[in-house]
Amino acid sequence: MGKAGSEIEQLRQEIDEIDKALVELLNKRASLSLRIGELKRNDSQSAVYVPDREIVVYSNIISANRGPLSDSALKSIYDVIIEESRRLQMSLYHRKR
Ligand SMILES: O=C(O)C(=O)C[C@]1(C(=O)O)C=C[C@@H](O)C=C1
Repeated sequence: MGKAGSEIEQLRQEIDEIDKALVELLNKRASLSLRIGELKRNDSQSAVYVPDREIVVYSNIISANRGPLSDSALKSIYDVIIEESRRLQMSLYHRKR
């Protein structure tokens, strides 16, 4: 393997490590969302979808963004993360108490 090839291999290993950490963090986030979902389920005043809070979440991620991902790229990623977060909370409502 040439010089570029071995550097690519090394960078791929770093990507594999980061992917593992991301999966762990995404599942941690999902677990916290599920806990919020349980608290909401026990409170008839609380809705799964809280648009004002989602605006704060998006604003936090844009403030934290130092690139090279664009704000709109991060927003697309978070659209999926939050959609799945809501889906997990909804799944609690389809479960027996
Ligand atoms: O903060 C909440 O109330 C949540 O349920 C968490 C969360 C999120 O994943 O960040 C999910 C759904 C809501 O619409 C807002 C935010």
